[in-house]
Amino acid sequence: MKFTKMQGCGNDYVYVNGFTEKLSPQEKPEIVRKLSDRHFGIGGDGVIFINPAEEADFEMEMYNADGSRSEMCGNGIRCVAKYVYDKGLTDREDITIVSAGKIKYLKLTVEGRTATDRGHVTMVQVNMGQPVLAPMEVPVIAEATRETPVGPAVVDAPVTVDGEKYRMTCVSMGNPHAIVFMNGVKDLDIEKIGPKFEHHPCFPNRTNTEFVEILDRKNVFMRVWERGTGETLACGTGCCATAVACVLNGLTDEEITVKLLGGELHIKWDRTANLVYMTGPAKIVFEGEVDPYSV
Ligand SMILES: N[C@@H](CCC[C@H](N)C(=O)O)C(=O)O
Repeated sequence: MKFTKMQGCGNDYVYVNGFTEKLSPQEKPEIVRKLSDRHFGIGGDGVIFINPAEEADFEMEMYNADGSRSEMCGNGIRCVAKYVYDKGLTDREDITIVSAGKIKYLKLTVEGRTATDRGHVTMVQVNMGQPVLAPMEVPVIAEATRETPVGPAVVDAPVTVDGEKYRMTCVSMGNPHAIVFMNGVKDLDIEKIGPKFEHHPCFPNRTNTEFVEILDRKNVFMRVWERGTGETLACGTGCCATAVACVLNGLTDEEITVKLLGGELHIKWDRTANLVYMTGPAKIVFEGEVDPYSV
């Protein structure tokens, strides 16, 4: 099976062309776990299959490193855009990608174009759609604490995790996020607290958790514990959810730069249209071939 290792802000996945490489749905979770292993496999935060689609130009089928599915992946979708352009599956610079039934709209920045070279994608802007705040839809089992212009939401709500009191804001960008504002994020023992949030009983589908420090009205620093993977160097949907949470808590402007362990993402929550835009890089690390049945 041919694969391409790609990363967006250090959030790295193994990308497989589902037009040509066929695996059955039953065998995928086990193969994903093995390929994602950083010692015995290729190594990555998970595996993403790029498939044909009817309702959009392409489909993204996303798996975490533990073999679980996610509805959406912000860093992944930018890499899918680079993959399909750079490998000639599309000539367009405006494309649509569907993930778990939701269509996203992407604008590709192409550089290095010459008379004989169509260039390659360096940056991608994604219209990530509307943030979802209704507790049942995030989902989070908690009373809404705030009536926002887009409905009731869990904002700055108390939660006790592993015996400690935290305050969280819950946002879905298709996948669930709990955002916790705090100081000292750089030194946080995320390996200890991350799994406790992920498996807390108030999150019926588990959760991704963002630990966020406000730097100023336009910049925040964030570390993330991802559902199904653990700490990663960046999370695109997590940055979008964080931008929404920052505004709901009155902490930043609507347009921010999120500084991550693996880079920076630019996020804008257009509140008039209620749409979140994410802009960031996508890179190919290496290409390879693997026997998925012998890892
Ligand atoms: N890294 C991703 C999110 C991947 C999925 C997440 N772990 C989940 O289970 O929802 C991103 O860039 O958004």
